[in-house]
Amino acid sequence: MSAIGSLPSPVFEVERLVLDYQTPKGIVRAVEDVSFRVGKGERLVLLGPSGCGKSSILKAVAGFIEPAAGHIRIQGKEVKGPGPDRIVVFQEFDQLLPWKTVRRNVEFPLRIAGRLSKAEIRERSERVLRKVGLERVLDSYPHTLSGGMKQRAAIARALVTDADVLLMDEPFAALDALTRTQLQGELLDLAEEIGFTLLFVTHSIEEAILIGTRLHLLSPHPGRTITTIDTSDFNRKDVGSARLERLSREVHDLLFNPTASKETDNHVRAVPDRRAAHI
Ligand SMILES: Nc1ncnc2c1ncn2[C@@H]1O[C@H](COP(=O)(O)OP(=O)(O)OP(=O)(O)O)[C@@H](O)[C@H]1O
Repeated sequence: MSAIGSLPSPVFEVERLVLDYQTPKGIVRAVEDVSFRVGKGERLVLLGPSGCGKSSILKAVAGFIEPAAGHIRIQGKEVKGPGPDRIVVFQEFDQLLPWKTVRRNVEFPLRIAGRLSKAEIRERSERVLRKVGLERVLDSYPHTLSGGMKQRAAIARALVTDADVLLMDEPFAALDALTRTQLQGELLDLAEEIGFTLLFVTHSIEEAILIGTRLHLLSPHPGRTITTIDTSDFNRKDVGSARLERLSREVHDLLFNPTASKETDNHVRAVPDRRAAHI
């Protein structure tokens, strides 16, 4: 199931990825033999125990870490470093500059790129801000926005550059449960409205099932691909349902108790075989 199959033209792919860190005590292998493909509009969630290398994979896709072996390709091109085709949306959306209005924050990456005229930058930013429903707060400052609005502004800032992939590393980890649920909902609304391609890292199984259209499960350190599970038919209405609880339990067993998961029913395994067989 870890072999790369026949998904038509993925937006990006990771193939047999190995990631190492140099430390004073020698090389630490963080990730070994991880492969997945992400199609346009898919939301792939990396899920695994603490220290299995989720953040490292995301950083490598962002271009901040060079693979020790294997490949990362965006639209078929090998990743050689950070690029405008990938945007990292950081925890708590603190990449918004507090001294700039929402409009100016969204215009900022285009101004830096310097390829468009002032008028084009203004027009394009307004269009994206309308798309994410922030047209009424164009001239407000980030600290006056709700958490959901901040998230929309941070995502608008990513979308305005036409990035192919949004990368989010535990964006809700530091939040209280209510805010977290609200922001998960906002992210899903936006994903449905706009259809961006997302690589998302979490160690919450329930969050992974809700946010992802697919889960990519990783073994404990050093992280290796265990399997991929299609979760595209789960949504917010499933919160608290028996089916979500059952899948959460099965995912938990695959991650932490693989022998037990082989002995229980084959529900989870049947899903990737039937619907996500391309990974
Ligand atoms: N800069 C670094 N130098 C050396 N080792 C590192 C470095 N960053 C991460 N590691 C090691 O690489 C492994 C993977 O770390 P990583 O942060 O990617 O895991 P993770 O799955 O995101 O963890 P968590 O869920 O706890 O955030 C860990 O063993 C970690 O100690």
